[in-house]
Amino acid sequence: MFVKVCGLATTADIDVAAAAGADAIGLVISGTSVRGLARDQVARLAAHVPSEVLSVLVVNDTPAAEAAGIARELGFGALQLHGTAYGERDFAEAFDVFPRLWRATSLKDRPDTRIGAYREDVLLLDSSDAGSGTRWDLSLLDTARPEGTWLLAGGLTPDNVAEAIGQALPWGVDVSSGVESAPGVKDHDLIRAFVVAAKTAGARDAR
Ligand SMILES: O=C(O)c1ccccc1N[C@@H]1O[C@H](COP(=O)(O)O)[C@@H](O)[C@H]1O
Repeated sequence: MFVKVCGLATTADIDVAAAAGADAIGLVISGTSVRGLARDQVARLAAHVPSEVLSVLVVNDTPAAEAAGIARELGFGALQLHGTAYGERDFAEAFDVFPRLWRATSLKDRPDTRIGAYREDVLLLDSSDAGSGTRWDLSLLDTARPEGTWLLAGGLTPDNVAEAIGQALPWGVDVSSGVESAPGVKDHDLIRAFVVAAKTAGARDAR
């Protein structure tokens, strides 16, 4: 089970997520999120991510090509274009600059669920309110389950991630609010508990 912890704000957050066994961490640039970082903070934190952990730049209101330029310049492993504001043309423009793209969307918006439909490597299914801790109706997946490298997100916590994995059967999971003590403040014990719960459930369901 691939596990990403998103919205990290300090080098200590990164150290804890990496030591806990997270496969990826997300750094957010956003004018709408409490987790939005300034570009110099992003540069400093991205440089701190250990090589065995995938660094993902997460954006929801930065033009796609501009975000791709930042991801390339700062040496990110992937760029997560989050939300339906990013259309196929945005992905094409980003791809020309930085080809390792993740497409984050919501089933509520009836997206194309074929992985790679917009040339992305990874599809991420979230609620329609990114980073809000909102859960969504996973039974929607019964008729629209992607095949392959897709991540489940939206209101996951250490307490509910195992059940969510059992129902949704994703390739990976992504969490932001569910491992915080206050909006934008990561709780290190919750990060550790989340990674253990997700990895344990993933191993269970793989049997
Ligand atoms: O985490 C954020 O604040 C954020 C802001 C803008 C775009 C995406 C963001 N995070 C993504 O939101 C989901 C999960 O959120 P939550 O666990 O429900 O709070 C996840 O895909 C994050 O990558």
